[in-house]
Amino acid sequence: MSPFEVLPLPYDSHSYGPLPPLSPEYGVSSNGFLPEKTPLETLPDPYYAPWESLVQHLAQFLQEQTLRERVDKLPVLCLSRLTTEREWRRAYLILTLLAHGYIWGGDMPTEVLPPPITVPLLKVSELLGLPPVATYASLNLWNYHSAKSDPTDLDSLHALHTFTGTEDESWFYMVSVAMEAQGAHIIPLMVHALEIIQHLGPDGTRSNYMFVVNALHAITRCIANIGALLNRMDEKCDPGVFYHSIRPFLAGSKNMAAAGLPRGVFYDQGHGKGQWRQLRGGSNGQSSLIQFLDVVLGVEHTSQGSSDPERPVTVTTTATATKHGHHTSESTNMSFHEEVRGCMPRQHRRFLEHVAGIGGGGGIRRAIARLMMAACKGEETTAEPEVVELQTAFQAATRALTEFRNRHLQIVTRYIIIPSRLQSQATPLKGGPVNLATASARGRPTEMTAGGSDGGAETAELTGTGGTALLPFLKQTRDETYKAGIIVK
Ligand code: HEM
Repeated sequence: MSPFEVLPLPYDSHSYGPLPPLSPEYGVSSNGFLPEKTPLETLPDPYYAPWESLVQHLAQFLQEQTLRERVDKLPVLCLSRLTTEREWRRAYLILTLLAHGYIWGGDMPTEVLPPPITVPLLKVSELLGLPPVATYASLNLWNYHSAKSDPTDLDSLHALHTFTGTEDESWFYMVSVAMEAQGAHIIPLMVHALEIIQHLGPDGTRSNYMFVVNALHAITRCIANIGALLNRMDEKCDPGVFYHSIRPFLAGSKNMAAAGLPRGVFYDQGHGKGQWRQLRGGSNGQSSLIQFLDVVLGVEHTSQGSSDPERPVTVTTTATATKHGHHTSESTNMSFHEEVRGCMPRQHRRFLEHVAGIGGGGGIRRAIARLMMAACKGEETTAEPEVVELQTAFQAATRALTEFRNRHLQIVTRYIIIPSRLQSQATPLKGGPVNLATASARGRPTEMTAGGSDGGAETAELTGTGGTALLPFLKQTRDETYKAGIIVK
């Protein structure tokens, strides 16, 4: 795929007629997982001016290293003057950005978040069903301006807020926004195709079979279009700027001991109340669109995203009353993909659960396997050519998604692995600032190397902003996608 190839529209909507609408309870708009209306650019009530004035100058205050003292002087504002969900989203965007700026905006991270952030952040996160940390929802879905009111047009998009004030950072977020918008039309089509295939059997009409085959062709082209957008990442986002300046701010508090947060972050709510928390940071891995593609096709992922399969995943720390008290933690065997659903807006999470349950689960893959089995037993000889067409179209879709993940792996190598190696060669092991970039370059050697079979050299274990051991995890995810395309009778 050439980097700037313009691909035809994924499908001709006129040839399908109107599709059944999705229930509004799932919050899927005509822009997919992006909101129907572009995100609010300021909170209308002047009561929230203290927040607005900080977030509008976030990059400047971070550069001057004055953000922490400014946040410490903020009043603890309440949420009662926010009247719509759109306003809650803006509040969540502001508070999560201020939280990450506060934690990572110095030579050393700070492990205590103060009440002016934690008190309203915990409340608004609960209202939206999101964790109190920067997520794909705050950084991407609710953080864009579209000059042409068309979020598929990457060149006309701009991030409302960034940590660095760079074009690189805005572009990094906007590539995902354009991808989400590009995927929007495939969502109702594929849900309908998944419903139709459940009822296909010997009596299935050719038109129903062809509906599903054509939907699979459409999702294949849609994935190619999304891949073409991913290919544009390095047009305006420089790998060095990403690695050294942007990525450190996206880090969460989970698996961040080496980056200076051995206990995670204490959310100080004042009056002796508070809690240590270890939460995944903002990551494109939290995209509901990419999970939708997996779920509807029936691609399953099992990796916990940890280099050590024996090590349980820490979801979040549970109650502790003081800043210095020990924390307890909950463990779970959830996969990375299951776990990050907790970082998606509640409605989108429910939507994915709904799609995953259609026909008893297993997506289009399981339905095709059932049809193939029946055809094999001679029960559905008349439908056999259609089943072969289905299988071929399905394989093309999983191959496109595998190709997308291959391309993503190359990007991760360029934007994280290579800069990390360069930094570890160039900088002394001690001294200097402590953050995700410096910690990644100073990590401990492991046989699950970040260089692995790609680079050959033993390097440090590298951790994603979401807290994953990168390459083994991403390779497993890609391989699971490829294997899903192979359905054996
Ligand atoms: C400079 C560009 C990018 C970098 C450096 C990057 C890095 C990473 C990293 C480190 C992970 C591991 C999980 C984690 O630690 O959170 C990851 C996972 C993931 N990323 Fe990216 N990413 C980039 C762009 C994108 C874009 C634009 C998308 C599209 C939404 C995307 C989608 C995903 C997905 C879906 C996963 C989960 C694994 C999977 O399902 O394949 N990434 N990425």
